[in-house]
Amino acid sequence: MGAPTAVVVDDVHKHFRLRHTHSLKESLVWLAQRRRLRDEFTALSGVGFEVSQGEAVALLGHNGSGKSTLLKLMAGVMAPDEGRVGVRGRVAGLLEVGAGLHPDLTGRENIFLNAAILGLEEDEIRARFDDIVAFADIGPFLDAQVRFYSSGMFLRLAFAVAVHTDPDVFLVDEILAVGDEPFRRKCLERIRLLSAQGRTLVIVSHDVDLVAGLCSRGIVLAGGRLVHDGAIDEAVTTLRASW
Ligand SMILES: Nc1ncnc2c1ncn2[C@@H]1O[C@H](COP(=O)(O)OP(=O)(O)OP(=O)(O)O)[C@@H](O)[C@H]1O
Repeated sequence: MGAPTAVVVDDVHKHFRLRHTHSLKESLVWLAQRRRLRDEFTALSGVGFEVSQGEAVALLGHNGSGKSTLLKLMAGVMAPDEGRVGVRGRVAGLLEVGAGLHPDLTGRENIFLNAAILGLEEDEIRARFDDIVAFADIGPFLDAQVRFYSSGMFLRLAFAVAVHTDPDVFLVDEILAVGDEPFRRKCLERIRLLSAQGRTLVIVSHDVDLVAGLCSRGIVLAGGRLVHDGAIDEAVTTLRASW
């Protein structure tokens, strides 16, 4: 028998409304000109696949192909308009730099808030606090409000919390790009460790060489549709053929 299923994406559709006007006055002008106030845009159309526990999967595709939207559906921060997304176990990850961190709170306070949101009890957070701080390595900024952080510091804190929450499914969007080289190496080592421990990974990145080193499977999206799902090398070949 194969590994149990960790993620199910079943015939998912996601549409967005694109508003063309941002004030009543502007809307009246557009209406007088008989122009449409908004258009509907399809970001994902009929996407379906399953990810087994312990698999490391890359979501690949050109800008705007729907990768981040799909990751947000898996994280549960957005719901599909049609179809179903199911994830088994604790989900953590980094969807956008700074997401989940409150700007008015200090780094220390955000560790407690963010780890609680990701499902840890207070005593679990206290037990892991020193490890989180050591991993983030942001020095005196731990007690500064997060609004004064550089984007790399945001990443350090958010990544440190996420990897210390024992995620069953770890989702990573492009954001490692803002970390400096030593921190990026540390993150990649930690992602590899999570994978070796049998955690499920879903990674969005334009850095094809990086994902090819981390993932065994690649799913290619184009215009919101799944166009390839297979071994990472084949997925990369498919993606490069479309450049
Ligand atoms: N909240 C939103 N409202 C309107 N349109 C959106 C919203 N979120 C995403 N979109 C649109 O949906 C499409 C898919 O976006 P998404 O961010 O998923 O693409 P992506 O493949 O991650 O792109 P990139 O590689 O540029 O990060 C894009 O055209 C984007 O403009």
